[in-house]
Amino acid sequence: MEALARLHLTVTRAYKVNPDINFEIFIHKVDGLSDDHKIETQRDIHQRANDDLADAGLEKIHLSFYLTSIYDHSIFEAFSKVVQKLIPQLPTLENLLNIFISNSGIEKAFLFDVVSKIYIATDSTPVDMQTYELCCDMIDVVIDISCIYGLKDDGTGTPYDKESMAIIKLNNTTVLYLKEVTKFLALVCFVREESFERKGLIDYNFHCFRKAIQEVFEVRMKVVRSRKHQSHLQKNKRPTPNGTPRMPL
Ligand SMILES: Nc1nc2c(ncn2[C@@H]2O[C@H](COP(=O)(O)OP(=O)(O)OP(=O)(O)O)[C@@H](O)[C@H]2O)c(=O)[nH]1
Repeated sequence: MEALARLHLTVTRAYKVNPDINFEIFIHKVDGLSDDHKIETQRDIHQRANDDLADAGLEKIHLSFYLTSIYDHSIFEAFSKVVQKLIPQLPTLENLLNIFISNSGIEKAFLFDVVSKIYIATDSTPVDMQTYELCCDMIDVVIDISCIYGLKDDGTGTPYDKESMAIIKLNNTTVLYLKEVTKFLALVCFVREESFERKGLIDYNFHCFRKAIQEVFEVRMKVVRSRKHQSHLQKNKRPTPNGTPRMPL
């Protein structure tokens, strides 16, 4: 009850400051609850929080809820979904992943931020927690092995670079395939063993996919740079407090 009251206070105050704000609410430490109980709890909290907002005449505020715990990967998954809402290029990334997997015979693919293990995009097939956890474990294994055996004797070098890739064959005829996409991103795919026999095709399609992803982010960087340049010019055009121009006009 106290938590709900605090939530209401936080939401209403934040909304007053910025009506465009997104509210993402984590119902944390749910590991102690059974699966049925988790859903029931979420529904109950959602209902009460919405009722409180409706009573205050703020029914237009949308609250998103996530069930999280530090004892599994739910917290990472929840953060992934939140971060994805902040990525304007998400539909493009999803589209590229859909094209890539359907042309390569891949079951599922995730685009991961390697350091945080947040996935910034995946194809449109449903995500199941176990698949996501396996991908996180694979990234951990690759980075750990690389840190132990991949750095130079004097400790220089990076554990994740252009050459980073890994193949792990599971005992259920599935292959996990990890490849570097950019300095920060990795693609992790689930492939059936028989589809992995056409690795050449997968690699060629991956090459095209990586190029497309890099182009997407290059466009973004160009926009950011030109905005910065413009605001810099405008700032310099503004006169100083004593009225003299900052730059020769
Ligand atoms: N069962 C469970 N315990 C958790 C979880 N996350 C944190 N804890 C435990 O909760 C305790 C408090 O964690 P803190 O990191 O101090 O969090 P806090 O916000 O300062 O404290 P709280 O208000 O109690 O959450 C620690 O003993 C954590 O191990 C979780 O997902 N499940």
